[in-house]
Parts: sequence; structure tokens; C-alpha cells
Amino acid sequence: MMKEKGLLIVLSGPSGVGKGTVRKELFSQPDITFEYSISMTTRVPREGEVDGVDYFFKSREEFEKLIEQDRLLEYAEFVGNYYGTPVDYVRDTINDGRDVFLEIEVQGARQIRDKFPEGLFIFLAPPSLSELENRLIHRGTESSHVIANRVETAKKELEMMNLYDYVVENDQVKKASERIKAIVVAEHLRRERVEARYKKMLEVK
Ligand SMILES: Nc1ncnc2c1ncn2[C@@H]1O[C@H](COP(=O)(O)OP(=O)(O)OP(=O)(O)O)[C@@H](O)[C@H]1O
Ligand SMILES: Nc1nc2c(ncn2[C@@H]2O[C@H](COP(=O)(O)O)[C@@H](O)[C@H]2O)c(=O)[nH]1
Repeated sequence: MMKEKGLLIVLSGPSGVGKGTVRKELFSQPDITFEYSISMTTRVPREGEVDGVDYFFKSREEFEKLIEQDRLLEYAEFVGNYYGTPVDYVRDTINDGRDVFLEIEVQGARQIRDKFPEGLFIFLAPPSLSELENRLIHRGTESSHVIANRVETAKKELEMMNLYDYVVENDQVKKASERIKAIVVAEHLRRERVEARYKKMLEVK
């Protein structure tokens, strides 16, 4: 019998909305069964970031080679740096029946939606644009110039919200992670019901 494929879960949204914080909260819970796909980036590591844990840090040359070799499921240039998802890891994990969780920006999520429409697309939204800016300022990892750039980009990204299956507001980290967990559980149940109905229809024939 063919193994059931895992679900591709894509969490996206503007920089500073709290994707990383919510993802860490989710993955700190013992009952989480999905696997996190570690991205490739040309960005320099922030203090405390570890290669192979937070990202696979690459030079621009190395990254462009990965593009050439078609080893990325999607990639995007975001505020001066490349970011991309390793295709082998995602494909192998899903084919093995395990769910994969991506935390990526909006251009990349759009590319995946085109290539992999059966994915589950969740947009994490801020309570307001000013709160988004506050979060970026308080994180203290970018210069004011980069923050201004990310907030400008966010205005366009928020317009993409309606292309997603779900929008989750990140007002409180714990609540947002619980909402995402509930969405994934509901999506599995929905797919199981559809699959069961499909199998039943084939039996009748
Ligand atoms: N619900 C929340 N309420 C208040 N602050 C939050 C909330 N969620 C996250 N933050 C804070 O907002 C800042 C940005 O969060 P985080 O780095 O997780 O965002 P991100 O969307 O992953 O950003 P990027 O896309 O730039 O990586 C952090 O300082 C984080 O502690
Ligand atoms: N398209 C992709 N975007 C990604 C990927 N990994 C992370 N990201 C997103 O990039 C921005 C900036 O990240 P930061 O760590 O520099 O703050 C953020 O929105 C990330 O979610 C990826 O593989 N592909």
C-alpha cells in the first residue's frame, strides 16, 4: 500500500510579526509531530544563531549554485539577502508521511502555492502596522534603515493575506501557536474524511 504523504505547512507573514517566536513556541510543545525545515540564507548570522540550527548560512556564490542546481523548492531575495527552502529535505520528509513546517516570507510562500497548491498556507498577521514596527525596533537586530525597509515591504505583504487558507493574528504568542495547532489538526481530519469518501466511491464502482 502507498504511504500517505505528510502535509506541507507554510507559515508566512511580514518581518517582525513574530513567525519565529510563534514557531519556537509551537515546537516547544511535546505533542508537535511536524518537522521544521531549516532554510538556507546569505544573511550574516545574528548573535547566538547557529549554522544548521537557525539557518544554513551560505555565501552568495554558494546560494546561486544551489539555485542553478535546482536544489531549492523556492527562494527569494528579501531586503538584500537570499533565503531558500531545501527541496530534498521537504520532498523526502513528506514522502515519508511526516508533516513539514516552513517559516518563510511572502514571495516564497507564493512560489510554493503555485508549485504545491495542496499545502496548508497560514498568514500570521500583526495587530497593527505600528505594533509591527515596535516589535522590529524592540527586537534590536536591524538598523533603523533596515527596519524602515521591512515595514515598507510589510505594507505590500499585508495585501497578500487573502491568498492564504487561514489568517492568524499574533496578538499573544501562546494563543497564536494554539490557533495554528488547531488549524493543522482540523486540516488532517478534513483530508482524512475526503480520502475516506474517495476510497468509498472507488469501492462502489
Ligand atoms: N505576540 C507578541 N507580542 C509581543 N511581541 C511579540 C509577539 N510575538 C513576537 N514578538 C516579538 O516581536 C519581535 C519579532 O519577532 P520574530 O523575530 O519572531 O518575528 P519574525 O516574524 O520571525 O521576524 P523575521 O521575519 O524578521 O525573522 C521579537 O522581539 C519578539 O519577541
Ligand atoms: N522565501 C523564504 N523566506 C525565508 C526563508 N527562511 C526564512 N525566510 C524569511 O526571511 C525573512 C527574513 O528573515 P530574518 O531571519 O533575516 O529575519 C523572514 O520573513 C523569514 O521568515 C526561506 O527559506 N525562504
